[in-house]
Amino acid sequence: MSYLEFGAIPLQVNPDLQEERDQASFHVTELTHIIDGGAEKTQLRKRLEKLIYSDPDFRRFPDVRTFGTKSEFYGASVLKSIKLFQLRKEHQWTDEESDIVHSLVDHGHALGLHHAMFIPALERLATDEQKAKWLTIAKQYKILGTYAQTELGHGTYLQGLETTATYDPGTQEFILNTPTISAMKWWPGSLGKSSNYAIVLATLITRGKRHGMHPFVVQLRSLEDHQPLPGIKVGEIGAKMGTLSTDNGYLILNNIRILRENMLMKNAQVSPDGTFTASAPNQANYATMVLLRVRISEFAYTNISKAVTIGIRYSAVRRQSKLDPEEKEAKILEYQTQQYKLFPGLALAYAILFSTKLLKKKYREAQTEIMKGNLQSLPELHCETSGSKAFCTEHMLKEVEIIRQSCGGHGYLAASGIGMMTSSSAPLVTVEGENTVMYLQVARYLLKRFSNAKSGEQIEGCTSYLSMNHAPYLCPFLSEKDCRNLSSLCDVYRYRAFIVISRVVRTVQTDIKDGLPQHDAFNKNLVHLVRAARAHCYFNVVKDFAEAVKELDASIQICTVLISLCCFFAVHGIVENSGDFLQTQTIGVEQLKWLKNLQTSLLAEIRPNAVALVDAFDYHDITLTSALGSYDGNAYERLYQSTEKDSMNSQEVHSSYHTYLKPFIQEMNKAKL
Ligand SMILES: CCCCCCCC/C=C\CCCCCCCCCC(=O)SCCNC(=O)CCNC(=O)[C@H](O)C(C)(C)COP(=O)(O)OP(=O)(O)OC[C@H]1O[C@@H](n2cnc3c(N)ncnc32)[C@H](O)[C@@H]1OP(=O)(O)O
Ligand SMILES: Cc1cc2nc3c(=O)[nH]c(=O)nc-3n(C[C@H](O)[C@H](O)[C@H](O)COP(=O)(O)OP(=O)(O)OC[C@H]3O[C@@H](n4cnc5c(N)ncnc54)[C@H](O)[C@@H]3O)c2cc1C
Repeated sequence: MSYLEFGAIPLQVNPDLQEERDQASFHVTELTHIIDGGAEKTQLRKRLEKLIYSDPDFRRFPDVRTFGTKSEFYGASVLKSIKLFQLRKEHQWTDEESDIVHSLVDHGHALGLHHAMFIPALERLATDEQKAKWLTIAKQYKILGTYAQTELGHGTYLQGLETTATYDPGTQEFILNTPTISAMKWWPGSLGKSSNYAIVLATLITRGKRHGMHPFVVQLRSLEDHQPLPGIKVGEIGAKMGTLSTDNGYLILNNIRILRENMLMKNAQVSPDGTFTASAPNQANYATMVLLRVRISEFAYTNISKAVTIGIRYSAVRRQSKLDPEEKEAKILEYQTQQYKLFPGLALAYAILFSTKLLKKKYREAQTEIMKGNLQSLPELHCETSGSKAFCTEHMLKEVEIIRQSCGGHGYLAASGIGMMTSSSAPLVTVEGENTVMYLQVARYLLKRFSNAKSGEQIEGCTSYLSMNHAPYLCPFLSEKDCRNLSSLCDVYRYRAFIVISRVVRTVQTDIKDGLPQHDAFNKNLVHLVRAARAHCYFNVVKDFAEAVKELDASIQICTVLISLCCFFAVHGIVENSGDFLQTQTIGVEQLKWLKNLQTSLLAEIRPNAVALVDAFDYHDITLTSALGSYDGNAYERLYQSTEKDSMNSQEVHSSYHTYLKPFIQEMNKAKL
């Protein structure tokens, strides 16, 4: 074959990958059904996949992302939004169907915030009357909106927001203003160029008194020509590390008058004469963020499962160096160190999958009560969603980067798909509550629950272990074999969390007793508080994974492989954080030795099913958009083929040659003569 023909992609699956599939101990489809939530859900996903990918534009979007300019990509991203909205309307998709489609076609699209936050905010923060007005037209796409909360000066500290909404009883209007440079809205997605409406979060002032952050519906752009309305300055904030599909924007409001009815009044009301009444605590206005924290946890699953699919498939077809000098070069997946790079990400994907399935169920139940006005479950929900968002995104980002490195040089190419995943995953640790801040919210709840438990209250929910009557702790691992027991592993995590939490509580209390003001005592211990929150979250994820596996209604083969994976997830977490486990004496040095041995034995145990475990995620090649991780494993042909799509290769000689290089070469050659 001449080198010019190398680009042709073989019709058959790479034999190295086929070999992996042939040795799987379980039926991949059975596991795919479990992941999707049942065979009928898999069928639904496949049906939607077929519909979406029958459209040439949806097949083309990934290439524009990889090879286009920022402006081309934004244009394609607007088209993607429009197509998704049209399809949603035409097929009357439910939220579930729409979520499936989003997970297929790469989350980013120009108007993503319309369904991600604008509509959820209306659903959660508007009165029934307001919903009849705003939600109806938002769902019909007559208005296209976003969620404008963060300002240049404040993202985390919502009480510090400076945008004002001052009530004028004379006209029964609110006047919205951006009083300082730090008050300008900065970051909201879909704000720069796409949306014509926004829910603007502003400090409410009525009768000369400030009442904290409240939501207001504000029209930003004309529905006729999309020009910003008078008094509104809006634009794109500039180039970012990734997430190029979204036009993150800035917004300056100059004496913008809106009707009194444009304040979303489910949780607090301003009457025509300017009287303020609150029917719920101010934090009820944070409801949209709580939802997004659940969705971002799910998105962490999407990212890590895609990344590890690429990493493991590629490692099964890439051969480098010899293990046995007498044999041919080994698949890089054979190297124990490569497994050590990939399998933590694989186990994490399944851990997040099962844990977020449970979180979503709890969220739905709590949200139903909250919508009825029963806010009892809100603090627990806030703790669980904040903790999940922080844990899932922190670990996902770490593992995605390790997996990228596991792909060697080719992992750095855009066509690998994985480099982009690192940059698009990066903001998830910051958005919707920066992770440290989220862990500190968890810690705050743990401290409260700990003192409730101390005063004899029976604690329910995710912190129920704080009120356990703790008998003297005995490490359940008496031999290496014991370290495989999922209940024992959960016990070790539970005690670690309990001890770390009780120690930090004691330290904070002692510091306060010694005369430090509470805020100083807190700040002196913030690092330990985050550590306590992390220990709590780790325990919960391990427990969720172990319980899901225990309750699985599946074949023995699937149960066996998932038990190994869950065991690996838990053991790996102990080894990685062994300092903490040793210091809390939840394990001893001998146990750590066993756990380290078990960790490497489990690598070998998981190895034969590694490809099948990622095949079960069942990503369509277009969804994956990776030359390295496609289903057929023909990585080199796909990489070479991808060079054709690069505009640099559209001409043999680039125009810069004529402008710069040619005169330089001529000059240099003249000088030589
Ligand atoms: C591109 C489009 C893609 C769309 C695709 C479809 C969807 C796919 C899904 C995911 C894809 C992801 C793609 C990326 C999308 C990016 C979107 C990003 C959007 C944003 O970032 S919006 C802005 C988010 N901003 C924040 O999260 C701000 C963080 N800050 C806070 O939440 C709070 O200020 C705080 C929690 C830090 C502090 O609260 P505060 O009231 O000020 O002060 P405290 O004294 O700490 O708390 C008082 C009291 O309230 C309790 N509490 C706090 N928060 C809550 C809550 N949310 N619910 C209930 N209770 C709460 C707190 O615990 C205290 O209680 P206590 O007094 O102790 O009893
Ligand atoms: C890609 C992207 C999309 C976004 N989309 C939107 C959107 O659609 N709408 C919107 O309103 N916003 C959006 N945001 C903004 C986002 O919500 C904020 O950036 C985020 O909430 C973090 O706030 P911050 O930027 O003010 O960080 P900061 O709070 O300034 O954080 C900086 C550092 O300070 C630390 N810190 C801050 N406060 C504390 C504390 N109390 N205790 C201890 N440490 C602290 C943090 O841990 C962090 O290390 C987006 C941001 C990005 C990057």
